[in-house]
Amino acid sequence: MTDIPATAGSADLHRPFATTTAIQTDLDGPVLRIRLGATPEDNTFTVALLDDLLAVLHALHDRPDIRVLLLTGAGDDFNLGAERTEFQTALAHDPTGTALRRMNDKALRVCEALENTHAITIARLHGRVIGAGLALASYCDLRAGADDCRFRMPEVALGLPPAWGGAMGRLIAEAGVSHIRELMLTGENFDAAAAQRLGLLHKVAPRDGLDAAVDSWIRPLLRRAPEALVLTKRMLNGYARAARTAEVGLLDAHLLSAHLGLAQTGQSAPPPAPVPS
Ligand SMILES: C/C(=C\C(=O)SCCNC(=O)CCNC(=O)[C@H](O)C(C)(C)COP(=O)(O)OP(=O)(O)OC[C@H]1O[C@@H](n2cnc3c(N)ncnc32)[C@H](O)[C@@H]1OP(=O)(O)O)CC(=O)O
Repeated sequence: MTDIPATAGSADLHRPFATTTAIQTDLDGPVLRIRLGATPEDNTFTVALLDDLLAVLHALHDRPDIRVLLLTGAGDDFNLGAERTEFQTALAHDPTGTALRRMNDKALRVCEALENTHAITIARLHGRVIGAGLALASYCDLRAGADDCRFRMPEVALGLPPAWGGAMGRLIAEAGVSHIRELMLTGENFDAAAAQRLGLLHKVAPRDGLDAAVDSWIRPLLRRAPEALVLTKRMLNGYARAARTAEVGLLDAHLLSAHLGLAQTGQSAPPPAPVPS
């Protein structure tokens, strides 16, 4: 695993391009692999992971030679979602929900940076892909999954609307509002075959054939004119964004924290307050 060298003379770029405590980077010519989590046990989303991912994505602006960005997970699962202790502690110490809102804003910046990077982004999914993990993957241009993938959006069961990364709109753009409504409201598990039918996975392969499936995308992508790919990606994202709503901005932090508190005590949430006229 090789760290990406810093651009000559740019000290600021050194840190973002290095393997950190939260992510592992590996540059292979024009392909940058980012493994979420430094060890196989690190498979939840922490603020440190968001910070490191954002730094790498920003640094990519200055590296047009990096043409493909591959996101993978560590260990048995791609990602188990937001680190529960971290977001529950954020709420416990700040019952107004501001800290949670700040975390979600950061997640939104990461997702938008992923959406806007010139590199073609590929999510390589395996094992469990839960909550924030699915949200992040939805922002990738292409998604390949092992046939053992299991997906779930458990936010509502935790007392929260699924707001992470503003992904509700992105998921709807990818899979359609009817399917996403069912998956978000019920929080039910779904497998790789279902994800492929919904358009959340473009390709499904056995776990030991997943790298070959991803490589079969990378080879032709590297033969295409970069300008044509970037413009096409921008145009496609324009259509996806048109379907997006400003759900993150609509969230009421007070309501959100009250709901999480109720979820923790096992009570049901009260009806929302009437909208003031
Ligand atoms: C809230 C926002 C975004 C989100 O992402 S919400 C989604 C958060 N994720 C979850 O709620 C997943 C919770 N985990 C589970 O449901 C289960 O752990 C599992 C993934 C189905 C695995 O179940 P299993 O029975 O196989 O194993 P364990 O339950 O014993 O878990 C193993 C081990 O992993 C730890 N763990 C799992 N998920 C998390 C997590 N999200 N954060 C922290 N730790 C997690 C679990 O505690 C166990 O650890 P041990 O040390 O072994 O006890 C924001 C928004 O949308 O706005």
